[in-house]
Amino acid sequence: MLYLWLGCCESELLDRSQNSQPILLTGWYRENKNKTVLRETLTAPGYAVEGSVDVNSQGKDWTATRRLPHAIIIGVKKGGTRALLEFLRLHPDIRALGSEPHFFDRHYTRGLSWYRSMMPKALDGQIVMEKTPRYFVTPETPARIHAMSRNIKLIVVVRDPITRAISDYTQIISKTPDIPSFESLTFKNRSTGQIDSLWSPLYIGLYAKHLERWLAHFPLTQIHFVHGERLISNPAGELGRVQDFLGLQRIITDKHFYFNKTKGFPCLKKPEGSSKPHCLGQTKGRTHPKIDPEVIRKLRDFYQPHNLEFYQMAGMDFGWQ
Ligand SMILES: Nc1ncnc2c1ncn2[C@@H]1O[C@H](COP(=O)(O)OS(=O)(=O)O)[C@@H](OP(=O)(O)O)[C@H]1O
Repeated sequence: MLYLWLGCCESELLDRSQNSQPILLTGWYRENKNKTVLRETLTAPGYAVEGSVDVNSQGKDWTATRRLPHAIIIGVKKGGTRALLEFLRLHPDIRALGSEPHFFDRHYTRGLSWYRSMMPKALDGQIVMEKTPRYFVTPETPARIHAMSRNIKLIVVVRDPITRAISDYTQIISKTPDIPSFESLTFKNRSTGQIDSLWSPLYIGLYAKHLERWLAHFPLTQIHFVHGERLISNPAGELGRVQDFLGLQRIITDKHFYFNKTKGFPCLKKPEGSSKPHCLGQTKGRTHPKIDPEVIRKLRDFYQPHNLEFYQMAGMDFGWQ
């Protein structure tokens, strides 16, 4: 195996958002009779640097520029969007922004040049990506993204809306411990059993309602759904489908993952050159509070028609009903 560290690019560690050991991924190289192309990826959650050099033409290929994204993970909050993004960054043809730019929902008035300036530098042929899960539920976002690029590829990680809601609530109480219980916030009026569908943790799970807005601007072929539960049980399988959707070679495979029993989630294996394997941080995979089974049953009834509508629209049965 041939290793080459291209020191010129360390200054490109721009989108650092978490402090983790960089991982030098090896093996991204091609060889043929006339030419040797070497590719190295230095990556870790929150940042990445990569580049390629054509050895026989004295490194002419260093033309990384900032470009608007070709693909966006638009949702859903607590679906597994961070795991997906971090796993995708293993691919040498993907450059992803580590933080969430919230351009189309919060910072739109800053303009596309601001948005472009947020993106990591990418070489020709590399796919630039970002993730902002709130886009999926923000009404203005589909039209704004379409105005930027009608060909953009959109990815949505969806998860059983009930587990998603509990995950969302778990995040909320971790910041504001004094809020009422999940059970009481679920109902407008507990005695009548009327569900408060506008309570944000429940509202986000009305996937069909949100998807409808996206389908007014984009064909279904431009939207890829990642099965949130399978992203945990079979990350390589889900990543395989995402790589296909993005038109990339399937480079991220089983060999990149192991199941960490303590964390209870798949993590990245110890790559060569790195001192330890990598799992997502403590805010991912929190312990959920135990919810009254009767409330869960009411939520199942509530979501069932919405889920069925979503399966029809997405052309895929996620098996949550
Ligand atoms: N590999 C791996 N490691 C850790 N966590 C994983 C992984 N794959 C999916 N998940 C699930 O991701 C959930 C968090 O989703 P998001 O990253 O989309 O959250 S956020 O919207 O960005 O806050 C998170 O939700 P909680 O379990 O409620 O914390 C996880 O269930």
